[in-house]
Amino acid sequence: MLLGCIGDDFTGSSDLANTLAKGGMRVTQYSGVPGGPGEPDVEAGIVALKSRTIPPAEAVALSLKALDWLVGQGCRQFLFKYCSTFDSTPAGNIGPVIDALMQRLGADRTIVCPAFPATGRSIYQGHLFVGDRLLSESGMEHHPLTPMTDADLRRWLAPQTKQGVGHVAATTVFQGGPAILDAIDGEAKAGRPVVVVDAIRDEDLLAIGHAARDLRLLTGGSGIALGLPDNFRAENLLASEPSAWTGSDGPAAILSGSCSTMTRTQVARYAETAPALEIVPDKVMVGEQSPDGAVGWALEQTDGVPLIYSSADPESVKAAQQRFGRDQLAARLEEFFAETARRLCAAGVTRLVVAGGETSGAVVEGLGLSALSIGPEIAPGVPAVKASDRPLWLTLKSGNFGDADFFQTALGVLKGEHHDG
Ligand SMILES: Nc1ncnc2c1ncn2[C@@H]1O[C@H](COP(=O)(O)OP(=O)(O)O)[C@@H](O)[C@H]1O
Ligand SMILES: O=C(O)[C@@H](O)C(=O)COP(=O)(O)O
Repeated sequence: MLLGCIGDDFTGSSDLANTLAKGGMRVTQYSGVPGGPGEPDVEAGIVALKSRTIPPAEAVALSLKALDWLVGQGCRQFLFKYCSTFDSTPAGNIGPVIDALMQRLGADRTIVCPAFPATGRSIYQGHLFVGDRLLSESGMEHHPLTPMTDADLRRWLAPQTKQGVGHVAATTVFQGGPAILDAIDGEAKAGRPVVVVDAIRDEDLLAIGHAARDLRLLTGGSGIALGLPDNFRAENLLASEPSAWTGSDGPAAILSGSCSTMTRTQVARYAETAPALEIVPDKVMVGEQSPDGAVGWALEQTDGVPLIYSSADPESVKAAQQRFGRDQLAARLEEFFAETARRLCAAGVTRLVVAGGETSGAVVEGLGLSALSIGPEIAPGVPAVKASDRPLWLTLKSGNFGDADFFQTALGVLKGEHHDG
């Protein structure tokens, strides 16, 4: 294993896996820290954690455990993947995990770069944009668990880390690799070793990735991995043939616990023509809606693949959180989807589309899938994946990824249908 990655959620990890696989690396996504060694032909190993919104000390402990495992696999470079919308709170978990990983690796500098231009996330003057809006006006300010109310990454990160936060501006990034490296060096020497690097276009990310060839630790969104396969290829370290992947036709279901703007559009579009069951927090909390009932409903549907969703608008989410408590409600809904997935698979479902990072983590952990192999891209940042140990094809869709028809497209790709971007 050459590149060791730690993802703070499961959709984000598959997003990173997608970038590295497209770059020609043999990638495996592990669910949590594996108990034994990885397969010998894996070039990039991604340990997916559900650590984005757990208490910071737990996120640090889990991330260090993942790091130790990756070090044990012989990785020479490490990447901490978080969301391209920098999902975190003033307490963490991005900053505390960066501090701990740097310390364990003896790294005296790292970069922070959540840019992902293909999905509209760019960084300019230290500020994160989603399309033409500042992050804090993009809808992410309403996120149920990590409301992002400030787009200045330096200001948002500062209370999360014990180290100084630096910045390399776009004007420097445009000058290319040596200028970027010099600027990072200058920031580190000035006591600001955690360096936010601007990136607006894929070519910026490629330049940053190539410049980061000798950085022990990188942190960012999947975009920061764009240039990394080339670095390994230049040293003749990659196998010439990426591993093969095939889809499969079989009973399918869609589960959505994501309340992000794009997921809600996808849910609304899909429900226009296919069977859809809304899961309502009030009913779940009093046991009026159960996984058993939802699966019973799903199995009765003969006119299209069933969608089971709790996706709701920000006002409903807020009201439900006030009634039941944010974390308690999230935990109950995540367990609802995990149990629903277990029952669906037990009933023969072999294709599962899951929307939402936390929701996907709950589902994949609930199903006990230990590793995923990476298939074709369905939408930017969203690959088809396959469970390594059973006949189950999935996709784990990040909240704001995909277009309005994503669910339909995903079902086709999991079946093995060809899809152009
Ligand atoms: N109707 C709802 N009301 C309140 N919380 C919800 C509702 N539906 C889902 N949730 C919770 O909101 C969180 C959504 O996060 P996630 O699955 O990561 O989606 P995204 O990828 O869009 O961020 C989950 O913890 C989920 O259980
Ligand atoms: O970087 C990204 O935007 C995604 O890979 C990601 O992490 C999204 O997380 P969710 O929106 O919570 O699914």
